[in-house]
Amino acid sequence: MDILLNVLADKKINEKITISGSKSESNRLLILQKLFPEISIENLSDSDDSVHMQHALSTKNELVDIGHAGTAMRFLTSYFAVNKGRETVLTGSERMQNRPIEILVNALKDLGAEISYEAKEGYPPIRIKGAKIIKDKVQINGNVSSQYISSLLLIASKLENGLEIELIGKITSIPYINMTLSLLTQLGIENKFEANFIKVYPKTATQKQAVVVESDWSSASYFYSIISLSEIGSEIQLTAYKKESLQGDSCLAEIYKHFGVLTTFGENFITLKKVKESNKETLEIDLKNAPDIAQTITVTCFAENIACNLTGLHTLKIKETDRLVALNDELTKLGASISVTNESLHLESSNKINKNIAIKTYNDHRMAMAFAPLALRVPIKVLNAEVVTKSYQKFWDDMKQIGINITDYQR
Ligand SMILES: O=C(O)C1=C[C@@H](OP(=O)(O)O)[C@@H](O)[C@H](O)C1
Ligand SMILES: C=C(OP(=O)(O)O)C(=O)O
Repeated sequence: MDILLNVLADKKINEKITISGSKSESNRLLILQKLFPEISIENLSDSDDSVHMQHALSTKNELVDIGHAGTAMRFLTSYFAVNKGRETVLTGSERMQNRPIEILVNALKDLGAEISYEAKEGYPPIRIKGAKIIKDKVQINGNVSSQYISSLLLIASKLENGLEIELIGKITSIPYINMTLSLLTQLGIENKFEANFIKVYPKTATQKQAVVVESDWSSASYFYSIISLSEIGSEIQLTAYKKESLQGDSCLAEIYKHFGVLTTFGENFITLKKVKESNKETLEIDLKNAPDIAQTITVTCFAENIACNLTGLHTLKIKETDRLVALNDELTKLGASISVTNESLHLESSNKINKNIAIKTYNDHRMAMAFAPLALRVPIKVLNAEVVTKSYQKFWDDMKQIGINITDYQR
């Protein structure tokens, strides 16, 4: 599905949108629910990634295909590794077969797991023979993906003696590790994270309880971008959010002050309001703690004619696509002066945006969603717009509600 987006008449936005549960919290809780059936989950994400996770956890088939879902791939690797007596071949989309898994597989093998590669060494598909793990100490590299660490933490309390993890090197995406630990704490699973050591204590059962998933902050980022590009006085209410979030992407509230967006926290919702013009100074941010909002912020800067220097982007190369290259290529088509390295992005300010450019999305939901707000400036085409369902089922309906006109486009 290719689409053309434009805005027919500028008007002040004043809308209320409900966003589905965080896919990160949901995919952790789905694994935890399998290990602790006493818990129930509310406001579960309806994302494709969470649907993949649910299917994977309920099927009895040997072959389990999780599509593009990084968290499902990584979290299920540990889950199946300790599922004694079960043999599983875990695979995913073509892109997933090029997203590295070796660091996690090596850590699990060090603990005694039986895992082998079905095709390319270091990448899915992997064959996992579920085994009983008795070791309780492991080292793992922390600078490639925090998902490997969360994966071990999720199963840790079910190991006989719990698990102590020593993180080697710089640690990336730390809020996601803290999210995992906070959810464990919520379930009564004791843990501590000190310096580069994490310890999770064993737990056989927890109390019957409902865990409520906060809505997805990465999904909220697109509304921050839209409000930034809107008339002063425009506002959007998003449900269901809270001030004390487990999601690192809630740093959006602070970052988007640069674009004149004020966030107010209500009872279970946030309101984003454009209160003043954007600050035209260069935006300098290290995003190692919030990599998923890099695309949104870059496009907001481009649309607002603001230069930016984004650093801490070393994980972007191994996400749904190489997001640094994708941003570079698509923004260049729109007329931007942009340069990227393997871990950073520099965008010059420029006051020209080319019209009617067809944005390629590279099977990456965030490419489609990050570029959509540009429609508030110029007509823009988005190719393979259906990719958004990886994390956000009703994204295009919500864009229509905001006032973006969407029509089919024939290539
Ligand atoms: O644990 C998680 O839920 C996630 C961790 C991050 O990945 P990395 O740790 O690989 O950066 C993030 O980009 C991803 O969307 C979700
Ligand atoms: C990187 C992402 O997801 P995953 O790694 O779980 O595929 C994302 O949603 O931006």
